[in-house]
Amino acid sequence: MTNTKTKNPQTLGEFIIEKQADFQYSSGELSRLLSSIKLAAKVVNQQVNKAGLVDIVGAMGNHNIQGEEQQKLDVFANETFIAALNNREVVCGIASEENEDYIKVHAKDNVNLSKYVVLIDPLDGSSNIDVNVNVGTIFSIYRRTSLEGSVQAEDFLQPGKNQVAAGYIVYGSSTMLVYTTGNGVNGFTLDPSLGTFYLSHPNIQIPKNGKIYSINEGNYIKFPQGIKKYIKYCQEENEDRPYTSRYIGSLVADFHRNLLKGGIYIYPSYSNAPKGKLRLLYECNPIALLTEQAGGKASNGFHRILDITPSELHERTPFICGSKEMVEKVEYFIKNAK
Ligand SMILES: O=P(O)(O)OC[C@H]1O[C@](O)(COP(=O)(O)O)[C@@H](O)[C@@H]1O
Ligand SMILES: [Mg+2]
Ligand SMILES: [Mg+2]
Repeated sequence: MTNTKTKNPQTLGEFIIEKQADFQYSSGELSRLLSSIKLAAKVVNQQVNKAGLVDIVGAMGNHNIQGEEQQKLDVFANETFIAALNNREVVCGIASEENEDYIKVHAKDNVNLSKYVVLIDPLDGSSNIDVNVNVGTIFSIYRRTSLEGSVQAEDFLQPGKNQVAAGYIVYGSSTMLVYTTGNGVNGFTLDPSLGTFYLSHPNIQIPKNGKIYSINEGNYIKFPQGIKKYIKYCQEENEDRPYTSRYIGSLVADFHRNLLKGGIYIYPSYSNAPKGKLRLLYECNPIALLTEQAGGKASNGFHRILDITPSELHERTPFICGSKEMVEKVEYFIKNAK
């Protein structure tokens, strides 16, 4: 491992334990939860890396609650993360893009005293699975609203600003886990030869402004006026424009690039999807927390994503996130659109 940036970068495991000290009354429960996510990420990574060789590509032949055709890797990733969290009894409830309702985690002695719930998008960028393009996993963690009785829907339907931790794994040319517990954003790269995540991107800060915009322009004619105006603004010959259009079609991969280089990701509402496509609880809230923790901004065009109080597990929202000045420009165009 002689070619790493620093001689002995910290491992993710060491970092999790070290950061535990930031929380005065910590019981180590959150650390064990994050370690379960780390374990499941490695298992999924192994399958993603050999996707063409194992029976993990293609559709399952059924549809999930979103009405989307479930891919085999969606199901494998979902089962892997749920098993890792279940087996260690580090959560009392799990909600997933692939499950209609939340799952109650029953402890062996039937008394699940865990105070955390997790929401996951087990495989993000499903349309890219079979074509060897970056995909990811997104997770969001909350403390229960009350420890009375067993887990309730309210424990999941909390505004994003209540998250105690959030992050994603991007399975790409290298596999990275990027997360926050509310004290900045840190990125860890997996050394596949050792199966260990090492701190490779400490304290990530997104540039205040950028030159990359990520939006599916194939829907252009269906976009609201403000969004159309912003796309034209990005394409104008002026000052530091035109910007560069980059759209991978995996939220995690598009966001990861923009986080490191500066840029904006937009999935707006459009004529046949008035609430947009992305899911508030396990896609937009965790990415919004990471964005703000890295110095960026995330909104639905009018409101801060993290202030939205959800009413349904799988509710969708228009989503704009990235470099602060770019998001403010889009909001300006949306609010002033005629
Ligand atoms: O193909 P479209 O409509 O541009 O949508 C792409 C977006 O949908 C998603 O694939 C939705 O996520 P899932 O793959 O988890 O369903 C995002 O990752 C991506 O940004
Ligand atoms: Mg997704
Ligand atoms: Mg998904």
